[in-house]
Amino acid sequence: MCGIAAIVSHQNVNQDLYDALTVLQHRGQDAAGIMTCEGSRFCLRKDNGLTRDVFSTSQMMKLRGNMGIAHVRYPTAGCTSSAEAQPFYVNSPFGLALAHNGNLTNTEQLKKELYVEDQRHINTDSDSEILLNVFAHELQELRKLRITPDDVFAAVSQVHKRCRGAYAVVIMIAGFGILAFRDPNGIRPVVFGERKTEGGTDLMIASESVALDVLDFEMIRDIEPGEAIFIEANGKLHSKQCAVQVDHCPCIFEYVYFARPDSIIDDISVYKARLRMGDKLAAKIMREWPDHDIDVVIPIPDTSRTSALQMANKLGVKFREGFIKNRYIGRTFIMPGQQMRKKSVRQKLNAIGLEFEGKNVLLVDDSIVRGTTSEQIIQMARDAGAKKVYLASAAPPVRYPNVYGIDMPAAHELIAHNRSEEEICAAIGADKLIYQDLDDLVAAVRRGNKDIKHFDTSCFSQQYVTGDIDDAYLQRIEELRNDDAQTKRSTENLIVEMQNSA
Ligand SMILES: O=P(O)(O)OC[C@H]1O[C@H](OP(=O)(O)OP(=O)(O)O)[C@H](O)[C@@H]1O
Ligand SMILES: NC(=O)CC[C@H](N)C(=O)O
Ligand SMILES: [Mg+2]
Repeated sequence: MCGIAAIVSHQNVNQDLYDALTVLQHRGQDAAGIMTCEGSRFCLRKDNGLTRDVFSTSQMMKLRGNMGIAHVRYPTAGCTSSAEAQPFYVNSPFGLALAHNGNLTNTEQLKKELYVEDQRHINTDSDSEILLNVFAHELQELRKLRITPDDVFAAVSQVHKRCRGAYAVVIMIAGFGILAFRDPNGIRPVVFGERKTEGGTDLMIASESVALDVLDFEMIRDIEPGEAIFIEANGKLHSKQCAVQVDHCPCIFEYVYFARPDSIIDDISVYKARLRMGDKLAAKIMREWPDHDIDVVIPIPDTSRTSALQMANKLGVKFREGFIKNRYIGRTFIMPGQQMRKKSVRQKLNAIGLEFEGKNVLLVDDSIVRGTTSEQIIQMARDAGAKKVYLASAAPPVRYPNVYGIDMPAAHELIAHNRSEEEICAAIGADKLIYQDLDDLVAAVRRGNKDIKHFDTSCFSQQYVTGDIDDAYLQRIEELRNDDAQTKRSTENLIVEMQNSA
């Protein structure tokens, strides 16, 4: 998952974009970038690392201009090289820069078309560079020296026809304005809002509403699936539905893990959705294990806390903070490479012995993906003296790859793949394992917005909403993107620096 942001303001946007990236940091920790536009000139700074490490004061001062876009990256295509950090830039037509959250599923075909038919050069393995070039080609095809918002929307319509997969996107057109659009399934979130200032009204686009809150913007609404909005450099806002057919299926994993609890996505409060996940899971325990002997409920920080607290309330069992999280270690699941993820769990979480000694503990996590966290945490609970260690997951077993912007491409790396719940329980060393049922998860989220008929639940159900995913595709991305293949590729990648301020 990546985070995207864009602002059209009446003053310099560099600091606001930086602040937005720090608020969206939980969506991507590998790379960060900001591109601003002053007049018709772009200024770019991007590199691998956390937001706070990528931008020095002198670099920030060079990012001049009243409009700009920004990105934090969690790679799901290509490699972790800084050459694939975003925003991406192409000079023709007009000068375009893009920041993308999601993952395209027909990149091979598009890459071929771009080379053979559109005569465009692609310099990296990133799907986002491809997306930018498809848009650039379609805008160029209009053969206009001066374009209007309707021309921009016409190019977006063509993008919808050619691109498959998940894409929430911001694109800056030099000197003209900022465009944002969402794929026809609305898989990834993106919202926009406004801030009234003495100089006039500023407009902002962001992956999550929390970024608007923190920068004092009022949320206007989510961008609809298939819709595009365009903000002219003078602040004038335009919008248009650019897809012929839309079928709203937001990614349910945003609610489970990715998004911050204080965000509202597609009118559903992430926090409330997680509380309801706790309710449902507690109800399942009461139904299927009425004579349980749980002494205490302990969350595995950070994300599971909301559901765990609600579970404890429902079960009428004490809630205790048995693990303390080192606040200086980032999220482990989105780190690259299993070795780093494994080491980080221990560095990140430490047990408070007295909460475990002689007790039957129910540990709660939001999800179990590779099992990296649960395996270690269960051992830590035992080492701290727990009598019995039970584990509950607020999401069902993650058995299938995600192809829409979450980096779980290799089925064999998922602990639940080809395993029954009993076998998973044995593999992670728990005394009992309770998973949320998929219907309950969907109901917990959907209650916030009944207009949403379906969610993308592919990693639990193997049903891919874009309808273009078959076994051969999954096999190919597994070979390309399993942990070993990724490590090899990132060391081999040649970094070509362009337009990057030092
Ligand atoms: O089974 P795994 O492969 O370990 O993945 C699942 C775990 O990873 C995530 O935590 P993470 O540390 O990334 O972030 P958090 O602090 O927001 O919970 C998630 O909340 C689970 O705890
Ligand atoms: N997680 C994401 O949204 C990733 C965006 C893009 N596919 C990349 O790999 O950079
Ligand atoms: Mg966690």
